[in-house]
Amino acid sequence: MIGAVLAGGRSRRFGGDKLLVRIDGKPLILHTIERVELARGVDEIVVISSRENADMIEALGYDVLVDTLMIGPIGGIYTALSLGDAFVVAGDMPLILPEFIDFIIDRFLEAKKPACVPRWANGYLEPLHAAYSQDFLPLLREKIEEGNYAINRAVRESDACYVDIEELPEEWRESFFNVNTRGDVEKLKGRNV
Ligand SMILES: Nc1nc2c(ncn2[C@@H]2O[C@H](COP(=O)(O)OP(=O)(O)OP(=O)(O)O)[C@@H](O)[C@H]2O)c(=O)[nH]1
Repeated sequence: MIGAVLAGGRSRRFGGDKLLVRIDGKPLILHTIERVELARGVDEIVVISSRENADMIEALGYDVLVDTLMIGPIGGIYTALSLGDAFVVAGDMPLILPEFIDFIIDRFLEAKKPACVPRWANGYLEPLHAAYSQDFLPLLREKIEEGNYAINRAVRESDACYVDIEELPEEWRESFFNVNTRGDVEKLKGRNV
């Protein structure tokens, strides 16, 4: 399936495009992409980008699909699914684990549901580290047309399957680490990114 990397955010908390910040000499988004590429269930990478960042991402050697909606992650997922079923990940997740991606993709393929999304015991979802089928598109379209842009709500209203995070190896939890602030970049120092 497609590995869809979302890269159309505004990085307000970061102040400046966080996906381009260099970590060990490489842009943050490239760390994420290279890990997603290692998942055996991912056949191709497509970056769902803003129009402004498209050239820069293509210059890194990756296919880009421009997100014309720019309404947040729900629009990025909607855009990605126009190409086919996809594992969707935020571009700011440089510690994402290929084996965890494959675990979710396997569950998704078995369950044949519109989405397969990791879930914490308190009910919190991780929708930007999840697999989606094109069957999710009609519900997404409805939500977008209504102006309801909360992806979590769309997932909950769908017939999604869930992966219970607390039942998985504890070391997999670092897969969800994402960069929002400059302080988060500091946390990556000394890590094997
Ligand atoms: N394609 C696309 N990606 C988005 C959009 N909004 C956010 N993303 C991506 O989704 C991921 C998570 O985004 P957030 O960190 O919640 O939002 P952000 O706008 O990047 O950052 P803040 O302004 O600090 O909230 C990042 O990889 C973003 O680039 C969007 O409208 N379209």
